[in-house]
Order: sequence, then C-alpha cells, then structure tokens
Amino acid sequence: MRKKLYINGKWQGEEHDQFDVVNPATKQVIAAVSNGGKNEAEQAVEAAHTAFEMWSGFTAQERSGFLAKWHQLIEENKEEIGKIMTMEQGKPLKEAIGEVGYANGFISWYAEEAKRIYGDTIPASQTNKRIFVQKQPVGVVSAITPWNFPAAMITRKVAPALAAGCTAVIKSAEETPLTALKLAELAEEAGIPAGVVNVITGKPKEIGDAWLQDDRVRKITFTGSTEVGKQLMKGAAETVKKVSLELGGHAPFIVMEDADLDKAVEQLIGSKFRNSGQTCICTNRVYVQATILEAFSEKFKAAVAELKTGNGLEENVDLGPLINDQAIEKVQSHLDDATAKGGEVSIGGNSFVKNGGQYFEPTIITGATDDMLCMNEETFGPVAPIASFETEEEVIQRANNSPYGLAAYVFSENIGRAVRVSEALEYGIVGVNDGLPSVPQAPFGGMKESGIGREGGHHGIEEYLEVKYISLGV
Ligand SMILES: NC(=O)C1=CN([C@@H]2O[C@H](COP(=O)(O)OP(=O)(O)OC[C@H]3O[C@@H](n4cnc5c(N)ncnc54)[C@H](O)[C@@H]3O)[C@@H](O)[C@H]2O)C=CC1
Ligand SMILES: O=C(O)[C@H](O)CS(=O)(=O)O
Repeated sequence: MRKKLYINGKWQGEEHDQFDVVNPATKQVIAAVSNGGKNEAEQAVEAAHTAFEMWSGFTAQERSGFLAKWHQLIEENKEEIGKIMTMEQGKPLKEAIGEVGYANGFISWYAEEAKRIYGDTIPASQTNKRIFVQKQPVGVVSAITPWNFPAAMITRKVAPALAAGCTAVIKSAEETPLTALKLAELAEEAGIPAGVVNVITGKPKEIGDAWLQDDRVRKITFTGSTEVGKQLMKGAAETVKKVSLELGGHAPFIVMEDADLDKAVEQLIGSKFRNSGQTCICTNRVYVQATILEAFSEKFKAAVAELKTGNGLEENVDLGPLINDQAIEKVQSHLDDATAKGGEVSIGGNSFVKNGGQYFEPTIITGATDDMLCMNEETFGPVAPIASFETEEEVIQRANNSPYGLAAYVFSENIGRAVRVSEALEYGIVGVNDGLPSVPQAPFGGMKESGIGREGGHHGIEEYLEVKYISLGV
C-alpha cells in the first residue's frame, strides 16, 4: 500500500509527520500515512498548474487513451483495491469491489465523453461576421472527497476533469487515504503524466485553505457534509472559483397503497442499509400509506431480521462497522430522541463492539413523527423510522418539507401516480420503484442545501468546461 503523497509524479512525505489509518472493524492501525499540509497543497497546485498546458494540449483521443489505460489497470486490480477499501472504510468486501466497478464506470464513461465535447456555430446578425462557440477546460481543479465512497467520489470528479483537459489536486478523507493513493499509483502506471493527477491527504483545513486562496485553482469540487460545503463555497468566492457541491441528503422513501410491497421492501433494504446507511442518498425516513402500514411493516421487519452485521472481510456480511465512534453516537442520539418522542423499536436498536469494531444493528423505528431528529437530520446510520400518511397530497408536502433535496424514492404500480409524485418531489434524484439509482451515465446531484452542480453523464463534464464564443469579422 502506498503511504506517501503523490505530487508531480513523485511519492513524497516526511517520516516524522504521519497519521494512522485505522480499520473500523478492529480499531487496529493498518498504515501510517504522510500528513500533508499547506506546503504539500501548494506543491500540488504548482505541479498541476505547470502540467495544465501540456495536458490540455493533448488531443481528446490522446486523453481518452490515458483514461482507458487507467480504467484497464483499475479493473485488473479491483479485488486488491476492494480489500484496501474494506480495511480502511469497513464496508463489506463485495460492496467495496462493487464500488470499484462503479468508480471505474466514470473513467470509462468520460474516456468516451472526452471525444464528444462539441461546440456550436450561431447565425450572425451581420453578413460580415461569423460566431463560433468553443468549450475549453477550466484549468486546475481541486477535489475534496469523503470517506464513505473512497474510490467513486474521486473518479466521479477526476475522470471528467481530465477528460475535459483539466489537471487535478485531490485531497482524500483522512479516514480513507489508502484507496486514493492506490488510484494514484495506477494513474502513474497508466502513464498519465506527472502533475496531471496529484493526491494528498492530511490536515484538511490547511490544505483546503491553501487551495481556496490560490487563484491558479479555478474550481473546487466537493462531496461531504453540508456544513463543510458551505465553508468551501464561501472561501471560493474570494477568487470566484467554479464550485460543484455534493452535500448531505435526507431521502424520503414513500410507499403508496398500490405499491408492490415485496419490491418496495427489497429496494428499501438496499437504499437504507447500503454502506451501513452511510451514504448521502440513503433512505432517512420511510412514509407508508396507512392502509398498508401493517402489511408493509411486517414484511420489512422480516427482511431486516435476515441481515448480518460484522467485519466486511468475512463472508456473507451485509453491514460493516460504522466509520468511527462519533458516527455511533449520532445514530444513538437519533434513536434515543425517537423513542423519547413515542417511537418504538421493532427490531435492532443496539450498538455493540465486536473484535474492537463499533457496530449498530439494522434498526426499525415504528410510530415515527415529523418532530423527531431522525425525520429531519441526516442520520448516516442503519436506522429506518417508519411514519404513516393518509393521502398523496399529504405525503408530498411532508417529503418536501426539508432543507435537503438530493434523493427521494416513491413506490407505486400506478404509472399516473408515480409520474405525479416523482414530478412533485423537490429532489435532484428520484427513484421510482428503484432504491439504488446511482449509475455513471446519469446526472447525480441535489437541490436546495444538498448541493450545486451534477456529476455523471454528459452533464458532469460541463462542470469542468468554460464556454467561449469567438466573433469573427470576415
Ligand atoms: N454527501 C455525502 O456524500 C457525505 C456526507 N457526509 C456527511 O458529513 C458528516 C460528517 O462526515 P465527514 O466525513 O466528517 O464529512 P466532512 O464534510 O467533514 O468531510 C468530507 C471531506 O472534507 C474534508 N474537510 C473537512 N473540513 C474541511 C475544511 N475546513 N477544508 C477542507 N476540507 C475539509 C474532510 O477531510 C473530507 O475529506 C457525515 O456524518 C454525513 O452526515 C459525509 C460524507 C459524505
Ligand atoms: O456520497 C455518497 O453517498 C454517494 O454519492 C452515493 S452514490 O453515488 O455512491 O450512490
């Protein structure tokens, strides 16, 4: 495993200044990694700025070729990358390898998208003029990524950036640097030139502030908490950087009386318990129409009872540990608040320690009411509060009553109702009879305080391009 920082094609870092990477399933140190700060952040920008003219000067086909080679090497190493990810983040190995495939999907998508950055010609209003529209790379991009998807949140930013002709400075989360450094190693092996991709980790605020203050950095792209996203957005204003923010979510999962209950239960299991509930598009609140509340709740409870919690390296584990003790405390606080306000735990409800790892049982709370913390704040853990509703109009109003607008889900076999409700939901991503909508070809992103911009699909590359028009006198 690489433990030094990757700057300008060199692996560097002081032996005396490192931080420990801990396996959340055992609390054991798995590596000591260079603890980057202001100096390394500045060196990375210098490298990316210097490499920009060369990289943006390649043809689209040439950049596409580099991305395709990187994709091939990641594919060849996906089991190893998955194991590194499970050891530093905790998700079950099968899910980690699945994430590597999802992450690699952005690289293959943008290897092709690089060749389709089209311009326009616009009819001039004077016979002696011609108007041409071009799209050009924004320049040096800084990417700051979270621990919950250590591979996908990097490639979802860096693949379109490189495809567009930008160069990148990347700060991984301090919880999960090893996956990021492995991706850097494979980028180096793919022949992506020095300075194009730079990966550091360490002191978040020092690194972030250095990039915010540097006017050579033309874009900030961030995935993480809404709180930090707001800080970065404010800091970006100083030099008017472009900003892409994928922030917190609070997904409602709506089950109408005409839903296929078995399908809804199966999809809710996926949406709620993927990554032990630590994803920004996880279901955070479940609304079930009153007429089917009992039938649905029984089916859902039976399915939850089948889930296995444990070390992600073990066979047949569905939920790994939570990332740290603070995560456990937050989930516990939401559970305690819910039961204090009349909610009842129908299954689960306990955290426990196993071989040093901190786990939270997959949990269902019945009798949830809209005044509970779990119905308003991002839980980021395996707790599903169920509330009932009477009418379509009521549930739309309650689902939209949130500062978040990232993902929402509605289950109904009535196509008219499914269209009406999905169009009325104020969310950037709506799963209709689908609890796992994330794919590289679709524009992922949120409304309201869930973020700005989109990642994935042809929308995702626009975030790394400037639009210029040339007015030509003839
Ligand atoms: N929307 C999403 O996908 C995610 C949302 N979250 C939410 O955020 C909460 C906290 O989780 P964290 O991992 O601590 O998220 P966070 O937002 O604190 O960290 C995300 C990234 O931002 C970096 N960061 C933090 N403060 C920074 C600063 N001042 N300048 C520059 N970079 C900075 C971190 O080092 C990490 O790389 C979670 O409980 C969850 O609610 C967390 C991860 C992903
Ligand atoms: O940050 C997250 O939680 C991810 O964006 C969710 S997904 O894209 O992996 O579904």
